[in-house]
Amino acid sequence: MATLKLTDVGKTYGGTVEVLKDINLDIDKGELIVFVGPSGCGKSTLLRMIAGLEKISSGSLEIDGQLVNDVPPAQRGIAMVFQSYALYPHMTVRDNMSFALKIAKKSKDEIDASVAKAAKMLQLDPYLDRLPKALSGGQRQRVAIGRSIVRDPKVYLFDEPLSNLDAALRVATRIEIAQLKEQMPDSTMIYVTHDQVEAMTLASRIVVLANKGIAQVGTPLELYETPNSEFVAQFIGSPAMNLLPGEIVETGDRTTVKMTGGGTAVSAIGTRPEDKGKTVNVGVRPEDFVETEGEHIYEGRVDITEALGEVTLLYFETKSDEPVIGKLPGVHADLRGRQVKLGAKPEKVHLFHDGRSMLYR
Ligand SMILES: Nc1ncnc2c1ncn2[C@@H]1O[C@H](COP(=O)(O)OP(=O)(O)OP(=O)(O)O)[C@@H](O)[C@H]1O
Repeated sequence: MATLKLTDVGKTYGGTVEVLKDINLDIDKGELIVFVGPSGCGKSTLLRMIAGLEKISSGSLEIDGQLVNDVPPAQRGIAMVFQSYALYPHMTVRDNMSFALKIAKKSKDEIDASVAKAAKMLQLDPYLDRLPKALSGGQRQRVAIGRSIVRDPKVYLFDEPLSNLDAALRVATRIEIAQLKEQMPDSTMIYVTHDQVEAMTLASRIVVLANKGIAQVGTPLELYETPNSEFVAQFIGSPAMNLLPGEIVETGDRTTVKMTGGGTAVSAIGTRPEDKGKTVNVGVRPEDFVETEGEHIYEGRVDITEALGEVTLLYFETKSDEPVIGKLPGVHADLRGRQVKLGAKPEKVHLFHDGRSMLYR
C-alpha cells in the first residue's frame, strides 16, 4: 500500500533539546520495519512524528510520494496501536471495532463487513459481544489491532504493543502479529520494541537508533552477522558479542591478530597493509566459540555455568571487567572449573577498530 520516505528528519523539543537528527530512511510498501535502540534514543518520538502526533522539527516526511509534514494525523492514512490498548470500556468488542467507521459515516453493511473480516483475521469472532473487561490482555490487544484494521490504513504503527502482556501471551500475540502480516502482505508496518526476539522474528528490516541517529539498517540476519559497529554488535544478540583486545600482525584476505591476553585470532575480514599494527577488538558471538587445541583467542577457566535448559551459558574468568561468555546447546553444568582454550572459525571472527567494523571501511 504505502511507501514512506524520511529525508534529514530531526526533532528538537522546546527549541533546545535535540533528540533526533538527519534521519534518512526509505520504507517500501509491504515492509515490517522495527525500530530498536537504547531507552530514550527517540524510537517513540520518530513513530509519533510519522503518525503526526509530534511535529517534525526539520527535514521531510513523504507518504506515497506526498509531503505530509503538515498533514494532520487523521488525514495521513495511518493507524497506531499503543501498548495501552485504549479500548472504550463500556462498548462491546464489535462497537469498539466499528466506532471509527461510524464516525466516518460508513454504511451499516460496510461496517459489518469490515468488522467481520477483521474479527476473522484476528480470531475474535467468539468475543464480538463481550466488553473489554471480559477479555484477556492478549485478546484486548487484538481488539486494538482490529480497530485499526477496519479503517484499512496505508500504514500501521505499533508502539510496543506487547509490553503489557506476560511472557506466554507475548509469544502467542507475537505469532499472531506475524500471521496477520502474512495475511496483509502489502501493508506497511512500523513497530517499536525493546524485545530482541520480537525484532528478530517480525522485522523485514531493523533500524537501530542511537546517538540521535540511525546506527545501522538491515535485515535481522544482516545485523546479526555483519554489524557495522561494536554498538550494533553488542546491541543485537543475547548475551552480547564478546569483544577481546588485540593488535593486527598480518593483513591481506585474512587478518591475523595477536591477542593482548595471549593467543591469536584469524578473521576472514580482509585488511590493507596500512592496517598492520592497529589495535582492534576481536568480536566473537557466544555460540561461535569452539574449544581448540591449536591457536586460541581466549584461554582461561569456566567460572560460572548457567543451565537454561536448551542452552548453557559459560562465564569465563577474565582479568578485565569485560565478561567473556560462551553458549553451548544442552546442559553442561559439569564444565565449571574447567580450563579451556577457545577459538572460532575465521568467518565468525569480527574485527572492530575505533568502534567501527573493519568490514565496512
Ligand atoms: N515532550 C517532550 N519534551 C522534551 N523531551 C522529550 C519529550 N518527549 C520525549 N522527550 C525526550 O526525548 C528523548 C526520546 O524519547 P522517546 O520516548 O522517543 O525515546 P524511546 O527511544 O522511545 O525511549 P523508551 O525506549 O524508553 O520508550 C528522551 O530523552 C525523552 O526524555
